[in-house]
Amino acid sequence: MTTNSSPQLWLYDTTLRDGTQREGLSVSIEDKLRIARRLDQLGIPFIEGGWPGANPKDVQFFWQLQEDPLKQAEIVAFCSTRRPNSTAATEPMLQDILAAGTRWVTIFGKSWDLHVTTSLKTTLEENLAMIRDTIEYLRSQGRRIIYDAEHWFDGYKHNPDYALQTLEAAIASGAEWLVLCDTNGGTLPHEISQIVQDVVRATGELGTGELGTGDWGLGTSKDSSQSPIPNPQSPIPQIGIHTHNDSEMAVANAIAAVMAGAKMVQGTINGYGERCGNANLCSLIPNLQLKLGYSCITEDQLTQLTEASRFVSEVVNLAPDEHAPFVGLSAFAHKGGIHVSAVERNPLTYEHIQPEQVGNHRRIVISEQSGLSNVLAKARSFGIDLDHQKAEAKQILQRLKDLESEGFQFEAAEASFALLMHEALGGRQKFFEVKGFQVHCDLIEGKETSNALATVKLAVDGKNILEAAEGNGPVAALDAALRKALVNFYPQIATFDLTDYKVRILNGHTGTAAKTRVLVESGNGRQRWTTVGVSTNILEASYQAVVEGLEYGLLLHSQAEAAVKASS
Ligand SMILES: CC(=O)SCCNC(=O)CCNC(=O)[C@H](O)C(C)(C)COP(=O)(O)OP(=O)(O)OC[C@H]1O[C@@H](n2cnc3c(N)ncnc32)[C@H](O)[C@@H]1OP(=O)(O)O
Ligand SMILES: CC(=O)C(=O)O
Repeated sequence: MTTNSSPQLWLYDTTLRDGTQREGLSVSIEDKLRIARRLDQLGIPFIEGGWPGANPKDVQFFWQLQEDPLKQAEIVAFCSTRRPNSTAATEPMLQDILAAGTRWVTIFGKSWDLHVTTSLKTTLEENLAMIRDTIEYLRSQGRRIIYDAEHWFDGYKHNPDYALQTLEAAIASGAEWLVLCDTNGGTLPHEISQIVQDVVRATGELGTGELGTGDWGLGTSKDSSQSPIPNPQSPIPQIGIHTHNDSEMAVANAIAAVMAGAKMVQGTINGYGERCGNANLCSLIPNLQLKLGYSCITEDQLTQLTEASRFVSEVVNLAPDEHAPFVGLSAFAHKGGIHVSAVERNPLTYEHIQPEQVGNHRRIVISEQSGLSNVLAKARSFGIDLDHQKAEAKQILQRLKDLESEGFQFEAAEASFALLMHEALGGRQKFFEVKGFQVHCDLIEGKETSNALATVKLAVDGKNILEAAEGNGPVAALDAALRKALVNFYPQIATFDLTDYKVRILNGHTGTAAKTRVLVESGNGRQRWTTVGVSTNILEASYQAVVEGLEYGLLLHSQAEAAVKASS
């Protein structure tokens, strides 16, 4: 828990710049604006919006934010130092930076002599001049500067004197933050810790001039008098950290840097970024705030973290990592019976924080690894009162284990497990009775799509129904025939749809005699549920799952009607 006296850390999000350097991630201007506003809501004080001048999208993004600014965050424009042997005032990219109209600009420059001579193909002296000239020019135009020391750690390891000279150039020309970058992501935490301590000590000795005194009257965010950013009167810039995840150390390295004195942490939502990604803010923020007692965002904003993570993954169209620490669907999912039994008694036994602190929630998973505690917890979540003394509880557990050993999997098919439970307790509603089905498929040479015809036999309230329907495949035809047969009795079926269908071959070595598991996801516009079927016949497995999907939808509808009746 943070208090007024908790040390302040400044978060800097680069999802919209370094995050978009991830392979497979591409966003429109509208996507960038939606993400920026979500990060603003989350309370991130610095949001790097992109590199105006690098592409037209980023130019327009900053213009749009000038029209409709963010509420609290400083939007930051990113750019390199000027090119070798030019002047900052004539560098077109720096004019684009000025046109972006941000109060803060991040300039990245070279710290590693190898990069100066190999990538820039210039002299070490000219690189120092590029850093100085660029920062001085932007300062003269009223901008506040964050200096990203690219390849800082590699540069410092190879040539510490030169690396420190680059920082000295940034300090002398007026940078307010020096951000040490582990650009290649190859540094380990003990090295980060040592080097950051060296820099904190060295910059204390290097510090000169009067920095950060300006209210520049610029900016695309709120009134600068309300700015959350410190206006350091100190001549010594603050240190920041920017880490990459190539050694899977990005979060650990950022934390090591903070513990060694860094006051700004750069990262991205969900760790998106070039190659293996950047430090994941969704892990960093809770670690820094809940474990180390730093103040980053408010407790209330912290509870929005899970939602923000999922929002960003949705906008960038990448499937969320269900096993991501803190914000993943499985971050607080308990499967092993021993775990569930203990968590039910006290969540501290298997949870390092309360899921609600980051807006996540505890889940109990049902599987062959379950004990009675899983079954009882699941029953409770279905609104079923089940006592562990009841013989039925043990029977349900046994049935679950038997079915899982036959190939069923209930952790992803909770609707089928709910039906199994109702069955065992003698309360499974019989909406209809299935009597059989037939499917006929045509695969005609030269025809692009196959045609399938399904016939189903059902009974509802003792009345036999025979119905047929076509579909572009056998499962679609079966689903259509079942709905057609039932819709006159249960008109709500018209609102159900089959939203996903997954097949898994369970014992592939037996070839075409292999068992098949089918998972069917269904929905009614408000809820979604998943059912499972297993058979050596793929159509039979599909039929079981589709039938249970319809049955569970009808159960939900009847429960909702009963709840309305009970409340009126
Ligand atoms: C560590 C990081 O993540 S830094 C950010 C990296 N992000 C990106 O590169 C994404 C956006 N980049 C782009 O759109 C393009 O690369 C641009 C517009 C910046 C430049 O495009 P081009 O002018 O066609 O150059 P190109 O991409 O081929 O090469 C990069 C140039 O920048 C130079 N450069 C690299 N770092 C710096 C620096 N810190 N300061 C000045 N120049 C630099 C390189 O030496 C090279 O110059 P050259 O063309 O004279 O050889
Ligand atoms: C600046 C930056 O993104 C890096 O050095 O990794």
